Amino acid sequence: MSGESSLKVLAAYVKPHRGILVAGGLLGLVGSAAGLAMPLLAKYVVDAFGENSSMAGPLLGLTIAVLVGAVVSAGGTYLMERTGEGIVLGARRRLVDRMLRLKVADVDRLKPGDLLSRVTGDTTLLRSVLTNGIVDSIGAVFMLVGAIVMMALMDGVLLLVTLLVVVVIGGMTALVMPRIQKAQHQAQEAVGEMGAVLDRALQAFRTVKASGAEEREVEVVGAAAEQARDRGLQVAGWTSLAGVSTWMAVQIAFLCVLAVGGARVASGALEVSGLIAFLLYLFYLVAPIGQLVEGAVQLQNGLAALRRIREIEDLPGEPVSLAAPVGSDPVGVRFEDVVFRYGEDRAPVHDGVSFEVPPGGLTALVGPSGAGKSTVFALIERFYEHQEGLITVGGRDIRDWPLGELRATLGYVEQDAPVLAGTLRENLLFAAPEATEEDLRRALTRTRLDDLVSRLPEGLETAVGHRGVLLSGGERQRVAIARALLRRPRLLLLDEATSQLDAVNELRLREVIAEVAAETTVLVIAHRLSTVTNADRIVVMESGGVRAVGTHEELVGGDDLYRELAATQFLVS
Ligand SMILES: Nc1ncnc2c1ncn2[C@@H]1O[C@H](COP(=O)(O)OP(=O)(O)OP(=O)(O)O)[C@@H](O)[C@H]1O
Repeated sequence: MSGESSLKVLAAYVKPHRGILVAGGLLGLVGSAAGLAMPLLAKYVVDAFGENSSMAGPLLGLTIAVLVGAVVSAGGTYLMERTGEGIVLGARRRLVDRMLRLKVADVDRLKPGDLLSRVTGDTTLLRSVLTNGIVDSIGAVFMLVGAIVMMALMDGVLLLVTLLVVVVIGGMTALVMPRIQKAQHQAQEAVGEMGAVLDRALQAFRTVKASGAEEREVEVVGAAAEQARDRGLQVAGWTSLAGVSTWMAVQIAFLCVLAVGGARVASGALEVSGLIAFLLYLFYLVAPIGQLVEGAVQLQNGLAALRRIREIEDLPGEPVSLAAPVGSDPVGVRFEDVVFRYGEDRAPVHDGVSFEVPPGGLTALVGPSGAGKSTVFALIERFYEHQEGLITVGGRDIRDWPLGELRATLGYVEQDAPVLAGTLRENLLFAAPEATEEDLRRALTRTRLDDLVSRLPEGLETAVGHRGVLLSGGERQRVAIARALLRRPRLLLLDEATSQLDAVNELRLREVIAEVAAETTVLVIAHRLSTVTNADRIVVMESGGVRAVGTHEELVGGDDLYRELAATQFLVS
């Protein structure tokens, strides 16, 4: 992102809040004006002291200026912080909205922990650009200009000396700014990487423990944390270099003004009270110059964060699925010479896949691991786009289906972790929030979950634990099927659980599949002999192609691979 375009993007975030921002800014300015008046009022106090006249008036003025300055500045700061929170909220909503609409292929590339850090950490950084970066800088500019005007009124020569020093040191500071932005971007990337490795360890928590890999994982996350610290130190180094320049500018200017001012007082060109007031104004420059430098640093940090936020927002999004399918008849699916590779440089996973599933009934996909069975589902759902050939659902090219309508037509049951945290009811209603109690009851009966529900302490309101760990493998899969059925799919894609099921669960799952296949089209990636023996047709896949199609009896007689699959570990008998 170029400097100009990132500032434009920043402006887009700020725009909805500009009313409050202006009000807060104005309060800040009034506060600054009250602050600016103080040295002048101090001069009156000193003059009144010298002239032996009453100090009551000037002292009262000074008190009022202090009080007004304090109250108004506090109000301004609150409004700014409030706006900052509003901007973070807006940025988070937009970012999360985009994340959940990203294409599967893009999410494969990105790491979940890193995505999380963009929503939490980077958006927070963005806020500091606004509160410290923009607003304080505007107040600081006002203070700076005001102080300079007042100093010009006091003594032009001394002002010239001051400005010379400030401009030279300010120019040097500006050179540091791009380095701060670069270091900050790297620091945020390191934080994202740390989130990603930690996420990896937490996702595979049981495996980490079972493998005795706790210490090694702690090392890996620790190394990422050290990376983040190192990058953070770089930012700190550049930032303190920028900060010290403020101090230097004022100290050097002070010495120069003292020398030149002293000479001017001696020559009678300037009064002592004038020199005192000038020096007070000079110290007034410390805060605004400091704020400007700080503001510039914050701006660099915020722009670095903005770059990371935009990296996600600039990725293409997808439309969301409709709540319910259009139509209710079962639909068939057809693959015709489909060629698909996961990346341009990858070997094809499907290399001319052709098969046809007519509407209704049960079709089983079988084949050795890596044959491309799950990829068939991913292509039908359009998680990825096939490169050659034709895929039709209900006789219509899937590229011609509006994506939301296509996905609403399909039910999809994943093999792994198909249950989400929350209650059983929340899980069932996940894909069809509008389903009635009657629909729910029917889905539970069809998936033979009704006795499970009656056994659970709180029935449908029972929490199922993170990823449904409180349910057995077979129950999880049936919950996932019930969830898919509540959407009334016209084609159910079911990736059968590979886990061993007890006899009761196995029987129930078989009954459920047979019953559903009587009403709609079911395409199942089969891992059980019982499923394939019941199937109307079986598609045997091998190394990215379809090797044979037929019923169990036909294939056992006619296909060596199938016979082997049916007899060995690929199908759980
Ligand atoms: N998201 C992905 N990115 C890159 N390659 C992938 C992706 N998903 C699968 N693959 C590769 O595609 C090939 C086919 O995978 P697929 O999951 O379709 O096979 P499968 O027949 O379903 O195997 P299994 O029965 O073991 O699940 C595998 O070699 C796998 O490494």
